[in-house]
Amino acid sequence: MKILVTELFLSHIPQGKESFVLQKMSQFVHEYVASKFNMSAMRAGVSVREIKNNRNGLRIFKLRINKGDRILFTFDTDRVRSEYRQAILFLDYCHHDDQAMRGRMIGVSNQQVEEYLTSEESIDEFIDQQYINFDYDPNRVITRVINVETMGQLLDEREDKAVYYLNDEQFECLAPTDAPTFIFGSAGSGKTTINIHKAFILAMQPIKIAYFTYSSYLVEDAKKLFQKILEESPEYRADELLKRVHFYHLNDYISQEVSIYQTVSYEQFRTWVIERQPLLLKQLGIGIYDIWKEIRGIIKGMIPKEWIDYRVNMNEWSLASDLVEVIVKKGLGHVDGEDLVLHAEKLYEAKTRFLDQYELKAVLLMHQILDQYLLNHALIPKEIYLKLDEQYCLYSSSQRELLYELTLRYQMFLSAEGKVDENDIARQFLNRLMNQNVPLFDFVIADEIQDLTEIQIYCLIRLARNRNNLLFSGDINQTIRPTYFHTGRIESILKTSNTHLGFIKHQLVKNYRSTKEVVDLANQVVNLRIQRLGLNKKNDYHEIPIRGEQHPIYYFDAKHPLEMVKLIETGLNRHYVAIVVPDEEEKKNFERLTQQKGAVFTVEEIKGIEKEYIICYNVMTKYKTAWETIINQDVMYQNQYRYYFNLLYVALTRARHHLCFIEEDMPPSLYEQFESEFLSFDTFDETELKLNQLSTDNQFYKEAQLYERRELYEQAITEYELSQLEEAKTDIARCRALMKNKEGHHIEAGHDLMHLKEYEKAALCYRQGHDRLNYLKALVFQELPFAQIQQEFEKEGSDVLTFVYEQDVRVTWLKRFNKLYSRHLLKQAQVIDRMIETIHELKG
Ligand SMILES: Nc1ncnc2c1ncn2[C@@H]1O[C@H](COP(=O)(O)OP(=O)(O)OP(=O)(O)O)[C@@H](O)[C@H]1O
Repeated sequence: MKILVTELFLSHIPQGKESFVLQKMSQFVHEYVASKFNMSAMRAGVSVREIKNNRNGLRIFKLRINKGDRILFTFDTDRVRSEYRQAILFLDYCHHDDQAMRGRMIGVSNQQVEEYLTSEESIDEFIDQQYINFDYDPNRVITRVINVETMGQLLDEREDKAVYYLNDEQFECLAPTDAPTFIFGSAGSGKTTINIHKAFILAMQPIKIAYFTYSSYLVEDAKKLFQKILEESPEYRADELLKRVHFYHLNDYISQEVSIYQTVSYEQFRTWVIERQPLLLKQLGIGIYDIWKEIRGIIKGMIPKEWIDYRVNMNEWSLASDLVEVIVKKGLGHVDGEDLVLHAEKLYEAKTRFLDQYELKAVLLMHQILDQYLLNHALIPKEIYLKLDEQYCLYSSSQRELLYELTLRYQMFLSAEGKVDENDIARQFLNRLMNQNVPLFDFVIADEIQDLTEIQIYCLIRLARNRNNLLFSGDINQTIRPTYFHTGRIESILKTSNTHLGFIKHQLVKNYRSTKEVVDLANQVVNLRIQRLGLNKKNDYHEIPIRGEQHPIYYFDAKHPLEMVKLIETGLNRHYVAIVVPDEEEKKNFERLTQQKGAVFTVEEIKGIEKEYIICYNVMTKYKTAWETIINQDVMYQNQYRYYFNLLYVALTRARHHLCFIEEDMPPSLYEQFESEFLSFDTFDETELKLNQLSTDNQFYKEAQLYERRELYEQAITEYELSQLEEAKTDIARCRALMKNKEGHHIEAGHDLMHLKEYEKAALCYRQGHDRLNYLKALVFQELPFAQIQQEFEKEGSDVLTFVYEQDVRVTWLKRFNKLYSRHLLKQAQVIDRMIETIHELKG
């Protein structure tokens, strides 16, 4: 049976009474189930009374806990969706000592209240009065969903890992559709949550679902929430449902499919440009990150479908003459010598209506031509790039010439070194897809779509067996990665690859993560963006806060540098705090200035993570010049400036409860914009700044594990260190090794992990380092069955037995491989024996 519990209820349980209350709730629920959901048939020991005359027509019941305490609940209410009708909904907890409750007795002195509340009857009367106007609206009140078995975990669970009742807007996103669905939503509006609920609903059917994210740590989070939903739904077979959903980090998945495990990162590109192209870099006068963004997002990542020539040689493509004839007759194309040239615009237009068989063939032909084109062109053609509209490319024609030249050189560098980047592997993957070498999915869900390039999105679309079975979610205001995300273009790519038009779009604006103050500040950022850059109708909207708590936003303008150090030191010693800096460079500055290490994140690293308390360090100061330009000059419609807004937006929306800014050189004109939202401090006071709650060793340890799962090894190591637990030593060593791997020292990392007996992780490192012998060793040490090892080698295009045969006999551990192999042979022999026996039996 499902149980609903409001946050109000949880927040009103008096400290220290939690487990007692939980026990009472649990007893009551069990009684309710035992009485077959019939309140009046419950045992006499359970004392329940109804509060009469609620003005909103809500039936509220009081469960007596002791003389002064009551649990307020309702059931069978139409406030919730029908699937929860049988559920008990715990609305509030009230106890007669509650100051807030007494405070509501306006005009009555404390003594009078005390006298009034002497008898239990008057307490009841008092409660009845208090709840006369009470109402419950699941769209405004945060409500958890649990069940009888998981009730015990209710209070020790992290809020962000709980299962919640979805509001109506969120729930609408789950409706079955016969068109692709987009969910756009502000930070904390529940996009990820909805996606996982969708995966859960889909998994009830025997189909294969893919769930993609761009950040590897979000894969883990998504899996966990999925498992949590399963746990809260014991009526389904968890193992069955789990098998149907495949969670992937997009690039890992593509790497695996094309068997290329190393792609060029931004850092490598940066080194190449600085060392090998200093002159071009100087001539360009554009930041390296912006160059990377242009190459990744546009020159290599864009699908120039509107501008290419849809021309095919009719003989080579073996086009039927009747098809050509109809295409020409309908004005969907013309013949030019041996070529048929399709009129793309006309075909898109045709898609809006019902297509006859010829039109459908023409549309599919157009898709095929586009696919071929994409495979054969690693870059968009120069003439197209030079002519791109300003909404896609902001650079002057001379800069475009240089950017294109730089991209050509970059391509040469890649092929000379045998390297590839993300867009290249996406193209290779597309090739496999076209050759039908990739198993398709019945449904494809993708989160963080704003971080993908068009070619990556195109791959995702193609992965769905039926292209209507797609759910994409993202937030353009969180675009801080080098991509060129354009909502309209994604919609149009979708139209391109689907045979008919139409998709469903949802826009979510309720913020479930942060306090009202944080949401107000986020809205203030939006206001400033609209004021300076002009209104972007699709992407500029205001958010609505849902969380009840209220905390001011602190602005710490230290009177003396020592005060700042005290704040930072304290922050670093609290597991619930994360310090956010704009980028790697500022992180180094921070560490140098403060001589401190700890949970310090760049905005890029903290993206997708939420914390109780965020301290932003120089997030605005770092881009002082850009902000001054934004505020003081005419930058109307200059969309490149959105990046600075996005960066600030991502940083501040990570905070659940507390947010504090430390800005060493904030442009005064920018400060003025946000001043009204800030509560300023110049000296450090632990209590005033709500940093007085100390952290335990276990809390640090748990946080460290969380960071490690998200591959934030540096931060994980410091939290493990802070935990001071003995077992953390091994964890630290593992994180160090994994860090080496991330830096490109794959083999060294593999050796370290083998030493730590972390064979699975070691195998991944060796594979990335192309060290096949050690890769095999790590697989063997995992004691994987021979068949699986063989499969792994086949994926890399080699045969494991031949490989072993070629090895030096002195490699002693190969004996372990032989053992696995003989085990495999033995099993096969047994199967053959059994077959022979059966044949004999059949023969009689
Ligand atoms: N209906 C809901 N009731 C209560 N909490 C919710 C609800 N929906 C989402 N949340 C919580 O709000 C937080 C943000 O949700 P989620 O991560 O799904 O949002 P998001 O839109 O993907 O955020 P971002 O884009 O910033 O990563 C999470 O802690 C989640 O548990």
